[in-house]
Amino acid sequence: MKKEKLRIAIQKSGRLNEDSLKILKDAGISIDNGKEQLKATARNFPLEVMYLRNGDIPQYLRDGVVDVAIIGENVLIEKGKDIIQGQKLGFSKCRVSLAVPKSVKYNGIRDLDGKKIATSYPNTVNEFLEKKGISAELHIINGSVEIAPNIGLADGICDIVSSGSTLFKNNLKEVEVMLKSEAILAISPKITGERQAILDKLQFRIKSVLNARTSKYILLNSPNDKLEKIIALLPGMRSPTVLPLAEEGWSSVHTVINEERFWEVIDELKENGAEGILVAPIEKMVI
Ligand SMILES: Nc1ncnc2c1ncn2[C@@H]1O[C@H](COP(=O)(O)OP(=O)(O)OP(=O)(O)O)[C@@H](O)[C@H]1O
Ligand SMILES: O=P(O)(O)OC[C@H]1O[C@H](OP(=O)(O)OP(=O)(O)O)[C@H](O)[C@@H]1O
Ligand SMILES: [Mg+2]
Repeated sequence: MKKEKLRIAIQKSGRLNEDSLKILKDAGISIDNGKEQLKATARNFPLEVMYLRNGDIPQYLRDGVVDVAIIGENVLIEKGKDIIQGQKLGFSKCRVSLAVPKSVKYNGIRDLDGKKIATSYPNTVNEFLEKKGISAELHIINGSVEIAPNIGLADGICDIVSSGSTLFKNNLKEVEVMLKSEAILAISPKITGERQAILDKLQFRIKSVLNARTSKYILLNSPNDKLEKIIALLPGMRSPTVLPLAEEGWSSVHTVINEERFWEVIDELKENGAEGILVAPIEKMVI
């Protein structure tokens, strides 16, 4: 009998493409990636990869033509409410916001009542404005949305904002954040049991990759009389490993810590006498 394969869609080209391939690679899946191919097969995992436009993916998932996809959460909110949301993937972080020309005084959402808004995200805007009891006229365009107010097409826009530099270059200011987004695993409501089992394995691998990405392996030397304080600053996966150094009165402390937490406690570690602090990357982390 032919072995089932999980069919995954990733963006053909654009913001999500590279990081999507990277997360699969880090999960130990190697894909023969002829650049012009629209379909590829993994060599060492039951996976078929399809390269598609991000915006088309919700429909493919709905139809069950693909089982799972890596897609921007914002696209699911716009046109994939019926699609199952899986793990968030920690990249392509952005927000979907309303912006108006810098020169316009903005007092609140009421100012947009009856105005023209250019966007590629009509459902998201409508839903947001409806909740606020506001109605606006939408101009739906597919790209270069930020230029609309400058050419007299609209009073404001709704689009993706990340660094804010596109808004800045177009003399616009962000006035309302409608939602926050990042890349996410989106799952077809029609996925079969057999493929779901493969997906479970894939999600397990991805979780290990993501845990490892946000954590660091820390080694440091601590004077024994400060050990208790230092350990309290460094909770480990279970608890830190403490080993005696050859030099009397000192110990070596090993632990795994979230990188953000490490930067928060670094000064306190030093104040408590920690020396020779090493921070090492972790490749996979199974918890
Ligand atoms: N400036 C940005 N910073 C971070 N993430 C972004 C940014 N712009 C877009 N994204 C995220 O990446 C996704 C893909 O954006 P991209 O511009 O590559 O494709 P697209 O033109 O929206 O889609 P398609 O693949 O259909 O052409 C968006 O849906 C959003 O989630
Ligand atoms: O706040 P920033 O960091 O400037 O990012 C926001 C911009 O990035 C995206 O466009 P992209 O560069 O993907 O171009 P596109 O319109 O061709 O998709 C988005 O549509 C914004 O225009
Ligand atoms: Mg874009």
